[in-house]
Amino acid sequence: QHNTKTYQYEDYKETADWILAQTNQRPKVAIICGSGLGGLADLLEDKTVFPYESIPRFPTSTVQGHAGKLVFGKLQGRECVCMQGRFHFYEGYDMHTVTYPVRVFSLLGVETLIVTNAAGGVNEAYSVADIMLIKDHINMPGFAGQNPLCGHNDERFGVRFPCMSDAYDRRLRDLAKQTAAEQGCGSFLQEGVYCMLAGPTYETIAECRFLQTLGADALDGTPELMS
Ligand SMILES: O=P(O)(O)O[C@@H]1C[C@H](O)[C@@H](CO)O1
Ligand SMILES: Nc1nc2[nH]cnc2c(=O)[nH]1
Repeated sequence: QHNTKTYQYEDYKETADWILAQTNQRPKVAIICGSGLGGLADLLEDKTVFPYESIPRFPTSTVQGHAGKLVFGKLQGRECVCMQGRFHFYEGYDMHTVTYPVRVFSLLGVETLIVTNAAGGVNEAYSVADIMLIKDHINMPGFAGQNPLCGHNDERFGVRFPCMSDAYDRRLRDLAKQTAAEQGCGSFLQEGVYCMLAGPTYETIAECRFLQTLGADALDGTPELMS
């Protein structure tokens, strides 16, 4: 379990080049669909679908409800690529494998990454089914040395010690708030601090209190945000 794999630039490039040879679509936006959100990929038009097991070096989904397909297509006329199913640390994948697709996306030419997940709210002002825009995060496994950026750093993917004080693009968050208001979703849109945890248990009452004290508003296990 969690035998840390190391990947070279050439591994990501091989996967990206294979995808680029299979489709003419060149999306600038990638959307990672968390639990219950895979239906978004079904809404794309002019779809090209790749089951994960058909993509060289791509991990495969083992969690129920995560279809395991990479779907290219148009959403509202705009090209995008959706991951219909994501990978989780608790499945036994190491952090580099969970986040493998993110580096592939950057080599496909993706500039904007939208990450979604089904998280547990610990902010008592939130209600079930609220949507939370992430404005900042606490990476708990990162404090224990489980960070997807650990290991050899290839500068082609970014600097060794990236600044994280502006990790979540303010312009995109403003756009999301504006769009939510236009779509009538403003009343259940929150903005808060996301806390990354390893799972696969939910937290005890004492742990939830501890995390609330730290300033966490919602909990889940999505290291793609830190990659
Ligand atoms: O893929 P996400 O992070 O949305 O899925 C979360 C993690 C577990 O698979 C499940 C726990 O409720 O939801
Ligand atoms: N660790 C953790 N992961 C989750 N994924 C969805 N909800 C939760 C939660 O409450 N805690």
